[in-house]
Amino acid sequence: MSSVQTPPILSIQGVSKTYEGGFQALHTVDLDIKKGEIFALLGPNGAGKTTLISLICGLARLSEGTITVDGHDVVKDYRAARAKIGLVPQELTTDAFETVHNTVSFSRGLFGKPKDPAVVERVLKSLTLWEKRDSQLRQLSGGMKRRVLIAKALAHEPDILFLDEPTAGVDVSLRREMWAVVGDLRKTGVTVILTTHYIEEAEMMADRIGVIAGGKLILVEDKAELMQKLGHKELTLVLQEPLTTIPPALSEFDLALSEDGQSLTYSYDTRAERTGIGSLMRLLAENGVRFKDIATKQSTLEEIFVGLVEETR
Ligand SMILES: Nc1ncnc2c1ncn2[C@@H]1O[C@H](COP(=O)(O)OP(=O)(O)OP(=O)(O)O)[C@@H](O)[C@H]1O
Repeated sequence: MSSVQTPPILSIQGVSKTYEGGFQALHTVDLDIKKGEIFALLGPNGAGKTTLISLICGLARLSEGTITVDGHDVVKDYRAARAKIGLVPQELTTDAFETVHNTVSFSRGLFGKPKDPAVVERVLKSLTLWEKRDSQLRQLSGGMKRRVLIAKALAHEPDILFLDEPTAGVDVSLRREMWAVVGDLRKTGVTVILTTHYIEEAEMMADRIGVIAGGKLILVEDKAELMQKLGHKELTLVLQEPLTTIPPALSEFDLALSEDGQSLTYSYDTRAERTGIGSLMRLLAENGVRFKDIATKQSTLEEIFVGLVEETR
């Protein structure tokens, strides 16, 4: 079978970064990003996320390796590469008295793009800012200000949008609003790369997740596969009668009895061909262990992530 491979929209090959003074913030990072995907770069403080984005956007100098954006080298062909990128910072630094519409139009001009009211209108509408186009930035709510940041970054029609910690310092409802905004961006076909400390955020938004720690990209995986591959599942049985010990006949199973003896938890691997659930049920019945309720739980990315970061220490 042959499959047609579309070239990656972003290609990072053997990239290292050593800051002046000798600190190595990135160690030989390789990563290809497909057009249209939403990729989360997940890592703790100081992992190297901002450094990597700065290199891609040409804001810091590469020590080693190459980066291309839609085939344009970010060093040799900086302007063409940069024009393909929209960067969403965390804070709005524009004039608070400027209107939404002018702010977004002006951003388009910064990239040498001709005025195009239709594009500005489309961007503002896609972010539900059209009604607010004549409002001054200072009159907007926090959520709207964040959406203006995204609109500014989209004004020159980039192929890739970088969101640097899109929900840093915002409350829960605003965080959910941002997740929805990114979900809508997916429909426009723009490739989104976001950085986050929050596993929940990566889990909610991304198609693929890269885990970065200590300047190394330690894992890149489809979200679903990551959950599947590394995820353990737990089956909890709430017993009709409490047990004092686990019956010896069940010793071959990875079982844990709760302190009060009221529930049994069985941990199993979702990848295994046989999970053992069938024989566990049979043996429970044979040994007179009856239960009144049953629940299963998959490890969250949080648990997976903590495990991974600890492994690299
Ligand atoms: N200009 C610089 N000179 C020297 N070291 C730097 C410089 N900028 C960043 N670093 C160091 O490089 C490492 C990675 O920093 P970076 O900002 O890329 O991490 P991060 O993953 O974005 O963290 P955070 O989530 O806290 O923003 C840190 O140890 C940081 O102190």
